Amino acid sequence: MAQTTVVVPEVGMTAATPTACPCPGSLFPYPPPRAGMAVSRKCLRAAQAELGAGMLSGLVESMRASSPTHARAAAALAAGVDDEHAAWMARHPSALGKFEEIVAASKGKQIVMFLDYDGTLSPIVDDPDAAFMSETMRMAVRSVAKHFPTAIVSGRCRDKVFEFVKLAELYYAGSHGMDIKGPAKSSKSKAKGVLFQPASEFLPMIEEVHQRLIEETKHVAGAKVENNKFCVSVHFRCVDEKHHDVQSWGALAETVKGVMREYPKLRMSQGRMVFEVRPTIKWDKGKALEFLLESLGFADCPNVLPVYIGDDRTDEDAFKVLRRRGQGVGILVSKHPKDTSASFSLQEPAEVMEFLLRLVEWKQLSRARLRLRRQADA
Ligand SMILES: O=P(O)(O)OC[C@H]1O[C@H](O[C@H]2O[C@H](CO)[C@@H](O)[C@H](O)[C@H]2O)[C@H](O)[C@@H](O)[C@@H]1O
Repeated sequence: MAQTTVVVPEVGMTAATPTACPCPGSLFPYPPPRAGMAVSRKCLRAAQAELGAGMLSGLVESMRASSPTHARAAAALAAGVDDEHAAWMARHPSALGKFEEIVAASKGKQIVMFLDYDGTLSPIVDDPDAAFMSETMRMAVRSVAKHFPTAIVSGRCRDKVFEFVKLAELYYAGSHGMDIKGPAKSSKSKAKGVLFQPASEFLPMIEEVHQRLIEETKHVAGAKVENNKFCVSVHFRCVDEKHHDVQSWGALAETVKGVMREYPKLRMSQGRMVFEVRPTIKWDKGKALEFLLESLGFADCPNVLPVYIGDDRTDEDAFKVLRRRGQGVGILVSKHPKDTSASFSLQEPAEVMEFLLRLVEWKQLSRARLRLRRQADA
C-alpha cells in the first residue's frame, strides 16, 4: 500500500525508509563514559581564551536568535518582513487551515500523536519551574489520548514533565527522548510497561557536569542550571545580554563551552534561550518517535500517520524522521519564520489546543457517521 505523507508541495520528500529501532531495554555499544576531570579555574580560563573572538560572537548571535520572543524578532517584524513571513507561511501553512487535508491523509490509518511540552502545550515563561499547562489544555490532551495513542516528547526530565502534564494514560519520552516509558494506565496498550533509557551509563557524568555548571555559572545573575536526568539545561532567558559585562551572554557561553571541553562524551546544542548539554549518543527526539512507533507495533507499517507538534530546534530531529520515512505530519509551533523540516505551522499553544480539539471532534463525528451507516445497512 502506498504511504501517505502530508507535505506542502514546494518541499521535496524522499521515499519512505524502513524504521530501524533497537530492542526495548537494549543498551547501545557506546564506550564507557569517561569521568570528567576536575579542572582548575586557570585551565578553564586558558580553555576560554582558546575560543576565538569570532567563534564566541557567533555563539552569542545564535543565542540571540534562539527565541522568537527576543526583541530582535520583534524589531525584524516591525521593520516590515511581511513578505518573508507570507512566503514562509506558504511553505508551512497553518495546520488549522489545512485541517481537512491532514485528516483526509489519515484515511485508513492510525493517527499517533507526538507532543512536545514547553512552547507547545505550555506557554514559554521566564521560570522553567512555573511552565504550567492550563486545565483546558490538559483536557484537550486527555481527549486526544482517548482516540489516538499519544506521547509527550520533551527535553525535560520525564518525572518533571509528568508532574506538569499529569496524565497517566500517555507515553512519555523525557530527556530529549532518552528516557521513554509506556503508560501506567491503559492495559490495552502494546507498549505498556516499556522503559527505554539508552543513555543510562551517562548518569554519573550528567550529575557531575550538572554540579560543575552550577558552580561555574553561579556568578552569572539570572543563569539557571536544570538537571533533566540524562541531560542538563543552562538557561539564559533571564541573563542580561550586555556585551562587556562579566554577567553577559558571551561570558556565560564561554563558561559553558569551557566546562564542555572537559567532557568530550557530552555535546551542547541550543534551544529557546537555553543551552542543552547531553550525551553524544546517536539518540534524539526523532529516534524516540521511531522507537515509540515500533513499540506500538507500527514499524514499517504504512497504515499509521504520526503527527508531531513541537516548537524547538530539538523537535527538528523528529520532523526530519517524518520526512525521511515519507510518512506523517510535522507541525512547527512558531509565530515567526524559522528554518524547519516541519510541513505545517501553528502560532502558539492556544492554536495547538484548537487543533487537538478539532481532531477529537472530527474523530467523534467519523465514529458517529460510521455507526449510523452500519445501522442503516443492518
Ligand atoms: O522539549 P521541550 O518540552 O520543549 O523542553 C525544552 C526545554 O524546555 C524548557 O525550557 C524552555 O521553557 C522554559 C519555560 O517556558 C523557558 O523558561 C526556557 O527559556 C525555554 O528554553 C525546560 O526548562 C528545559 O529544561 C527543556 O530542555
